[in-house]
Parts: sequence; C-alpha cells; structure tokens
Amino acid sequence: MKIGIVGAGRVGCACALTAVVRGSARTIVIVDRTRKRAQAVATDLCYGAPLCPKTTVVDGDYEDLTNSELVMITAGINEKAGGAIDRSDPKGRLRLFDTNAEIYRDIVPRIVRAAPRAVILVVTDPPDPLADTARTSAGHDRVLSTGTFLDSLRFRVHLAEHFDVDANQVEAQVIGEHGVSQVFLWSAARIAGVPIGKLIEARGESLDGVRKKIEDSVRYANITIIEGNDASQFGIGIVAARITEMVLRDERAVVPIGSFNKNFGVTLSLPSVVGHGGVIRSFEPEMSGEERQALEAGAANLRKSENRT
Ligand SMILES: NC(=O)c1ccc[n+]([C@@H]2O[C@H](COP(=O)([O-])OP(=O)(O)OC[C@H]3O[C@@H](n4cnc5c(N)ncnc54)[C@H](O)[C@@H]3O)[C@@H](O)[C@H]2O)c1
Repeated sequence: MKIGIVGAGRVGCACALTAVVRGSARTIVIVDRTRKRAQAVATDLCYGAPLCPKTTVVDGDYEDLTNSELVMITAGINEKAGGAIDRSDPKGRLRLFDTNAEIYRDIVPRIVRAAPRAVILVVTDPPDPLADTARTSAGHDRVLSTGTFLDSLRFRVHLAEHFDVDANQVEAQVIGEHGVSQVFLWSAARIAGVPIGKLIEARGESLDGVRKKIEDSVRYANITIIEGNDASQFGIGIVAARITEMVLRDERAVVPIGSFNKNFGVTLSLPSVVGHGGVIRSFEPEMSGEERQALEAGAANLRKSENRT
C-alpha cells in the first residue's frame, strides 16, 4: 500500500507524520517543489518510524509516485500567505483559488502520468473548487476534497464541550463548502438520539445564542489557529491520514467529504461512503428549509467562483 504526498509544508508534514504514526500506508513518497525540503521531512520521519507500524518514508520526484493508490496534494499557498484571514471577508479561502488552481494545473497531470490509478485527495485550500480543477486536469473522477470532514469534527468537538460529553457521542455534520458558506445541520444534530435543540432548551439557553457562538468558532477555527500558530495543520493531518485509510482499506466509512455532485454541478461535501476509488455514493440528509437554501446558495457561490477562471 503506497501513497504520495505532494507538498511538504506544514500541512504536508502533519499528514505524513500522522500517516506514519498510524501506519496508514506501507510506503509514503514525499514530493515538494523544493526537493531539499521533501528530503529533510522524509529523513526526519525515518528516524522515528521504527517505533511505528512498519512504514517506509522516502522523498521523490513525480515518477516515484508510480503505483501509489492515493496521492494527497497539500501544495500551494495557505490562508496566511494568501491574505484569507479576515473573518468579515465573504470570500474566505476562495481568495486562494486562482493561485492554487495554477499550481494544480501544473502538478496534477504529472501525478496522473506517474500514478494513473491513484485516488487524488485535495487538501489545499479551497479544496472544493480545486477538486474540480484536479478532475479536469486529471481526466478522471477519482478525486476527493477533504471538504467538511474537518469542519464536522470541529462542530462535534464544540458541541461536546458545550454539553460536557465525549465528541464521539455527538452526531452532527457540516455539509457544503469547506469555507464560509458551510452549512451546519442543527436540525439533525443529536446526542443519544436527543435533538440538540431540545438539550439547549432544557438548559434554559437560547438556540440562537449557542448557535452563533459555535458556528463562529467552527467557521473561523482556521483563523483562530493561525493567529496563535501561523497555520492550521494538525487536525487536517489526522483527517487526511484517516481518509487515506478508508480508501486503501475499502472501509465503506460514511463521512461528510467532498466529491463532484451532478445535481449541484460542483464538488461539495455530503455524507458519503468512502472506499476503494474514493466516494462510492453520497446521501442527501434530511434538512430544514433554511439549511437546504443555505446549501444551494453555497453551491451557487462555488459555481460562480469556478466559472470565473
Ligand atoms: N483542507 C483543509 O481543511 C486545510 C486545512 C489547513 C490548511 N489547508 C491548506 O493546505 C495548504 C498548505 O498549507 P501549509 O500551511 O502547509 O502551507 P506551507 O506554505 O507551509 O506549505 C506549502 C508547500 O507547498 C509547496 N509547493 C508550493 N507550490 C508547489 C508546487 N508547484 N509543487 C510542489 N510543491 C509546491 C511549498 O514548497 C511548501 O512546501 C494551503 O492551501 C492551506 O490553506 C487546508
């Protein structure tokens, strides 16, 4: 089981470290436009690898990605470098699209030449429109965006903190764009089968107040992290390694993740079955009228951003 990671910056390093510690793949090839950086990261990881599940980590060029089952792409500018750290900016991460799409149009064909059967996992921001760029450049549909999987975990963690329970016991999802238009499915959020709205009411709190506080924390979690530590990296590293496992092991796990959706005409996140080849099918969960409208508005916004270039 071989995977590639293109981009050995902060996110690429976090993805590689998590994949090594978890034993997500047998071989990991790290590629970066600066070979010296890829080499340093692979070397550093190699020294700790004997304490982890058996993994070989090497640096390489695109041709070394041959026979990879999945290649994740973390190359490109991040929110801080691209000026996408203003909470009041309605474009959010979409500001990075033009610059990173150009990088994708260069690197995706090189990945596909070396590893034509690999699933491509788009991590670079904004991952949803970039997944569409990757699909076009790759000429195939085995392309995933990490999408709102991370946002859904953030949502669950904040709800868990609010109610002082384990996040694994919170059933809650964010769908749509990994960006400012993301949609929180409050109507379906539950703990032990009890709707979150009822739990909030029982505590004598206002749904609107809790909702605003939690949505702001999740929607701008990246900016809060960047303000303290320059780049959001560790959460997405764990998410990307976990998605890799779902694909390599044909797990059929059901998670909110981005893939091209014909009905919406763009890549966005819906709860989806993930296994060999990427997304096997997606579900449209029940949602309130307001949530559906927000999902459609977010999809329209994504279509507009993509059609501009
Ligand atoms: N999907 C998510 O949820 C999520 C979460 C956090 C960050 N991100 C995104 O991940 C991306 C990487 O962030 P980072 O903090 O690691 O940035 P970084 O600046 O630390 O690293 C970027 C890396 O990409 C490499 N690179 C740039 N152009 C390249 C090219 N043409 N070919 C090969 N390598 C190239 C650079 O050399 C560098 O090593 C950003 O777009 C960031 O916004 C996504």
